[in-house]
Amino acid sequence: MGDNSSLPSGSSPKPNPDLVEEESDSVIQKGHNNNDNVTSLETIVQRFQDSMSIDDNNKRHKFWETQPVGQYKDVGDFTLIEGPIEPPTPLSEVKQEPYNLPAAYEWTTCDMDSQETCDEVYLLLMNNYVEDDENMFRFNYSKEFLRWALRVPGYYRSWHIGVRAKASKKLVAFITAVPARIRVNDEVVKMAEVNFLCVHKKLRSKRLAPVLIKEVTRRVHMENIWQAAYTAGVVLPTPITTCQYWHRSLNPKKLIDVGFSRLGARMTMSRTIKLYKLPDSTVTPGFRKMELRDVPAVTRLLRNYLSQFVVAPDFDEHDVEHWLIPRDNVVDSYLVESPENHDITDFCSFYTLPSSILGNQAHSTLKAAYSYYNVSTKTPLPQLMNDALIVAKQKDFDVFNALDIMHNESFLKDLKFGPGDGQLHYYLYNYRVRSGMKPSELGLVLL
Ligand SMILES: CCCCCCCCCCCCCC(=O)SCCNC(=O)CCNC(=O)[C@H](O)C(C)(C)COP(=O)(O)OP(=O)(O)OC[C@H]1O[C@@H](n2cnc3c(N)ncnc32)[C@H](O)[C@@H]1OP(=O)(O)O
Repeated sequence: MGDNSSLPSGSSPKPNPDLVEEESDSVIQKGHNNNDNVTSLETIVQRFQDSMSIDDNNKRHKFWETQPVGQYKDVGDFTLIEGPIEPPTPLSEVKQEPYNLPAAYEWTTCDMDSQETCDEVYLLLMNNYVEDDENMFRFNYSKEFLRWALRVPGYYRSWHIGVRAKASKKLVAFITAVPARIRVNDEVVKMAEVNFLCVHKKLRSKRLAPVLIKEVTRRVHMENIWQAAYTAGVVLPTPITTCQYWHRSLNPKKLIDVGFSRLGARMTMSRTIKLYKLPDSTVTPGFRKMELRDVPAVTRLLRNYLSQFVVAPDFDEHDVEHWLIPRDNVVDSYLVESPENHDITDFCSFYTLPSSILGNQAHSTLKAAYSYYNVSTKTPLPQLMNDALIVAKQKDFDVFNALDIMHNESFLKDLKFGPGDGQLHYYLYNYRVRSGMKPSELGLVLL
């Protein structure tokens, strides 16, 4: 696998959490009333800002500086308390009318039950959503996937927001939120998960994105919810943690042909194909597809596993049924049922997110599987994930992607994943968490 494999997660200069953590520890050890320490604190903040490249090109965040999110100036301030940044406002004071759009555009609520609307959303995203830095690949979420991601238990239709051109009625922008309970340390917080922010390519850089974000915020507030979680490939104030994508080739020839990966030094194509070859069938006794009857056992397994992470979803049986029951071409879930006592001991899952291959004559789609939630109690995690790779290969995926979150680092290298150049920054809106969180302390996967 070449070392430059990329997928459209976007990438930007990365904050260096190790640096912050290391330096901030030394500040704590040195005590409070020493001028040198004040300087060190400034240095930490300065270095953090430098690593965010906000000073390099004098980049300010005109919109994000006005929002209740961790600001760069707060990094290293240990007096700030974990929890909401702003208190909720009384519901009667929440703005009742939508925000103003430029005169030629109007708001629309996208009914994902309607085939026609779902087609419009699909096409907007297919042509305008996230690309990698070299514009070689663009996410191509399927319609079934969009329906799954948006019609979650307790969803609000009003949170699936579009913008249309008044004259042509063409859909030109989109943003969504879905409700979720997310635990941060000991607090379970009602949040909105915000995703699929998209502005048509022809309308970029006109400050439409802040209007979409303010409108989704208003509609979330109307439901008495005051916090949100989201991810982005771009650096904004301020990531709770920054993760890296790793990629495991399943179809190395195609990945090399389309420029996703490169032939390694001193490697031939046939040696590369041999390197990534997998067994034809899974190896763990009792490894099988998850079924509806498994929901209670999987919920117990998952809740217990996720309790160790700083930030993780608070899944109940309804959530597990929605998010993890297998759906063709959307989500796959497998578990290990003990052949002796029929206990469910291990679980793994991945979701299907193809990317369009831009400008390649031979191939139009890259079929990618993304690691989702995995729990091992009896089967070693590398063995479990190797079985996940085997089923992904059987299902004709070209590549299996995973972030370095949860315990994923324990299998990435052994199973021949290579680091990509895509990074994913995780954010919380109106909720402060201590700085310096590591990706391995994160138990949340956003689609
Ligand atoms: C309580 C409830 C709260 C709910 C809300 C929680 C917050 C949710 C936040 C949203 C979570 C979304 C999660 C996802 O879906 S991440 C996926 C984002 N989508 C894409 O990357 C698709 C391709 N790109 C586009 O469609 C456009 O470039 C977008 C729409 C991204 C920006 O459009 P455009 O390029 O035409 O720019 P502008 O002139 O309108 O606006 C410029 C301002 O927008 C800020 N910007 C740029 N990209 C992002 C981004 N990905 N998250 C947040 N902010 C972003 C930017 O820093 C600047 O602000 P500031 O730097 O000056 O301050």
